[in-house]
Amino acid sequence: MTSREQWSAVDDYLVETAIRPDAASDRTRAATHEAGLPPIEVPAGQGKLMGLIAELSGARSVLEFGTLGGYSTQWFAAAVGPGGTVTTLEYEPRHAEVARANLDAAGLGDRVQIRVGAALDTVQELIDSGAGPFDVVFIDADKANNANYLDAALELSRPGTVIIGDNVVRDGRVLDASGTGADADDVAGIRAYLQRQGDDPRLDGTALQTVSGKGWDGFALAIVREI
Ligand SMILES: C[S@@+](CC[C@H](N)C(=O)[O-])C[C@H]1O[C@@H](n2cnc3c(N)ncnc32)[C@H](O)[C@@H]1O
Repeated sequence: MTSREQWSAVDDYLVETAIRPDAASDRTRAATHEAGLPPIEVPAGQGKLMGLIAELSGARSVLEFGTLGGYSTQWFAAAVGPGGTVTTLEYEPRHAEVARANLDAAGLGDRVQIRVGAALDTVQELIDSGAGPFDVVFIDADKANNANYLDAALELSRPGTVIIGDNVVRDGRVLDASGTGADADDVAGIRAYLQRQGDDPRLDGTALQTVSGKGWDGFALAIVREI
């Protein structure tokens, strides 16, 4: 078996034994694929982990950049509980439509606000309207803008806010500072994000490599220490 096949098989085993995603989140993943959206949602283990992080931190409000079909959104919506809220930012109207249907079908739609448009604009609208502070922020949209999204997230944070950034390893391409690869803008955005997380004294975080059926990747996680 190649590494990716092994990672995928181990992922399946972990899902069946220890992770046990609820049937509603499996339905959302399947419905997202059936609707023809790209299969780029977080793996089940990471979705569950982020839900647990939200629950452990007592989160009642989550801000998400990048909705797709609402798979990660749904983990957060379940974690914040009744009365909690998830605000999720999505550029593609079709993705927002699929996510809305999935979240409504899961019985969680009333907790979720989907704001359609370029996230740089919609997050600025949130800032201007005095929204926040959010308890958890998940950054998973266009990676080229990741450092800008981190800046915006900080404007919508309080001490104790948890900020998670996805896809920070990209099969190791995060090491490529040349700016010449096929996804050079995304890699540059990720590198700027990681540098900002490490440099900003308001943030205290980590970054972890992961393997899964989706390959070799990773995520960054930070807590806001001060604002
Ligand atoms: C990796 S997917 C999100 C996956 C989702 N968080 C999950 O795990 O289920 C990235 C999403 O960001 C959206 N996106 C891309 N550029 C964007 C932008 N400038 N503003 C808002 N959303 C954007 C894409 O349309 C896509 O739906």
